[in-house]
Amino acid sequence: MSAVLTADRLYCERDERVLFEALSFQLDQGDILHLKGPNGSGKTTLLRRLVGLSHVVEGEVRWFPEDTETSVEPNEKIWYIAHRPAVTLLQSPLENLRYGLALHGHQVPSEHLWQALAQVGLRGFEDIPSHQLSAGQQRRVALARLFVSVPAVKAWVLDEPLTALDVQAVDLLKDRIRAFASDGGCVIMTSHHGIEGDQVRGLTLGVPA
Ligand SMILES: Nc1ncnc2c1ncn2[C@@H]1O[C@H](COP(=O)(O)OP(=O)(O)OP(=O)(O)O)[C@@H](O)[C@H]1O
Repeated sequence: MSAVLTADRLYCERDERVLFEALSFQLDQGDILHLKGPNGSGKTTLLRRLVGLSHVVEGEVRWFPEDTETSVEPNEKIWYIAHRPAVTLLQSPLENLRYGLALHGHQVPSEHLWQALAQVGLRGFEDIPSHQLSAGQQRRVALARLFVSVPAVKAWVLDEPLTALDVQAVDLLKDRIRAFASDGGCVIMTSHHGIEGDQVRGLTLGVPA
């Protein structure tokens, strides 16, 4: 299994408090990294650094270090779903899913989008404005992307993906995450829930070395 991500000597300090230091790890295809730690320990900050959205973390991050193919940008291979998912409330779930994928350069047949929305329990809600959905349903809109198969995507970075979901949806998403990893994908996720599986590695922030 080839390397997906190497993180080397990451360091972050906020408000004169060191969140993490000398943090190094490598993730390969098939790995699930479960990032844990108390509120405020730096999990979101670390994820944002991994996807290039935070500049408060020192150290080196390299995606797909062994990749020789240059025609695909790393960002096209990585999906990041933030803690507050970007759902456009005036758009329907179907429109959110279609445009979200298009923003990443992926054109997907409508049939696959309908299937993904049905898988996350949004059958019958595909065409209504998303502001009419509950908080958990809005999270499902954002997470539906994970149920569309896009072979170019090799890594998921998920900030609290299980929040606000009911028990059934939590189990469904955990199964989907494990299946993606089993197919050679790599997942980095934060969660205050556990996730079980042979592929799962834990990393806890906020604990003195
Ligand atoms: N924009 C910011 N400016 C200053 N400090 C910030 C900023 N964003 C986050 N922090 C601080 O960085 C620390 C880590 O925040 P972060 O959101 O990464 O924690 P977290 O582990 O994801 O927490 P939670 O489990 O509550 O989501 C917190 O102490 C927070 O106050």
